[in-house]
Amino acid sequence: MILDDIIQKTALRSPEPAPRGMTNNCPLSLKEAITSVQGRHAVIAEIKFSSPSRGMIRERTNPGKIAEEYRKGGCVALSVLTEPDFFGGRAEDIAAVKDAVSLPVLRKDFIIDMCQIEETKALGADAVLLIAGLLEERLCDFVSAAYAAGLEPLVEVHTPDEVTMALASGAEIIGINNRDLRTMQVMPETTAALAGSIRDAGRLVVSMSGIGGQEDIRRLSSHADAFLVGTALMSAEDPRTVLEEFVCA
Ligand SMILES: O=P(O)(O)OC[C@@H](O)[C@@H](O)c1c[nH]c2ccccc12
Repeated sequence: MILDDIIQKTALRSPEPAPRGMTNNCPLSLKEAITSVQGRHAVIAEIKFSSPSRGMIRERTNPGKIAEEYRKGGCVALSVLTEPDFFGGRAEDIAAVKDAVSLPVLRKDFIIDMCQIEETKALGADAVLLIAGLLEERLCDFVSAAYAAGLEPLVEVHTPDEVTMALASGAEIIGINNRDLRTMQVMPETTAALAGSIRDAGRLVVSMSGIGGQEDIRRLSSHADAFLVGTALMSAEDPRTVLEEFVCA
């Protein structure tokens, strides 16, 4: 199974050294960036050059340049894949993006070891993805460690049990992954099915994966506070224009 391969490779990787002289230029937290949006949709735009389900999505270019296009397209934050083997990412892409724009940056990777929390902070990210289905009973400790390190955790869920774990962890932002990471199958109805209990608990819902067009945003907008979009933007000839369409859907 591909997820097992990813985890195995991740476990073997040594921690990335922090780039020198990082300063955090971001005035808003991820939570503030999502909640302060008015009259448009909050979109977290993702930089991802390839994926296990799609293969190569876009030829590698300067992530800072893409970030700048995304900012002009009106996203509230960026998500940066740093996993190298399956998603074509690099740890230093975070610094390149932070240098280019003053928006919150989420590090998207497979966090399975506590040392990756400090590493994420040192790389300059503002927020970190924690996947409930991977961390299971360790999720609470990772959420606490992220907050203690000055990072906002975005906890990814795909099932009702994972929602229960995410709520118990105290995470304020919960991402509903429409894609089952074990089968790679996308089911957009996952967001509608899981969002209610998360919102009832006063947490923010981010709908992620498989969002391909304005219709998806409109259909899910009553269930989600924000949308995380990768492939539809990275595969577009002009990512900024497509992002503008999503933001204004
Ligand atoms: O490219 P998409 O279908 O718009 O999906 C983006 C994002 O949700 C996806 O990249 C993702 C969601 N959870 C992850 C965990 C690890 C790596 C990647 C992901």
